[in-house]
Amino acid sequence: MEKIRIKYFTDKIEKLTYIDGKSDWIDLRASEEVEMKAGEFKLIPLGVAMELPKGYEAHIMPRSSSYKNFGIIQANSCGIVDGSYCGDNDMWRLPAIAMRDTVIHVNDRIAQFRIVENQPQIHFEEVESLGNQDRGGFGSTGIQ
Ligand SMILES: O=c1ccn([C@H]2C[C@H](O)[C@@H](COP(=O)(O)OP(=O)(O)OP(=O)(O)O)O2)c(=O)[nH]1
Repeated sequence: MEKIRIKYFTDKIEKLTYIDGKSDWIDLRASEEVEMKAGEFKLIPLGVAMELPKGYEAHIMPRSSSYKNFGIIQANSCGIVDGSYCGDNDMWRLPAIAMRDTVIHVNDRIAQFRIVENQPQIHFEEVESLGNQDRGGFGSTGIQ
């Protein structure tokens, strides 16, 4: 079990909960009402700041129902919250593009996150040739 220290910027959203069994991703809620016109971009406040366990980052992804329910797509596809994003004003936000006119209400569950261990430190060793066989990519194995 890991601990996340969490600060709420409002009491208008339900507290975050880890639900065992169904999906261990944790839902994130809009902390303000946000009205968006089709094609508009906004950073939707999620009303929380957190201190993640040492050595972890968080990944924010859409819920599978986010587009159907709210007509928004996540502009960065996957949000990455660094462990160092842990100050009192480091509120999590969702960069969103509206595909239709929409209103996000306070407490709507618009995204989800999980924590992920940081990758190991990496040193790049430059070489002239990698000495391996080419795999081929971008559809090289065909369609069917
Ligand atoms: O969907 C997201 C993505 C990021 N963040 C916060 C946490 C993260 O630690 C910080 C910076 O994110 P990132 O490093 O991905 O953004 P950047 O565009 O490279 O900005 P910066 O210059 O602040 O690093 O913004 C969010 O609240 N939501």
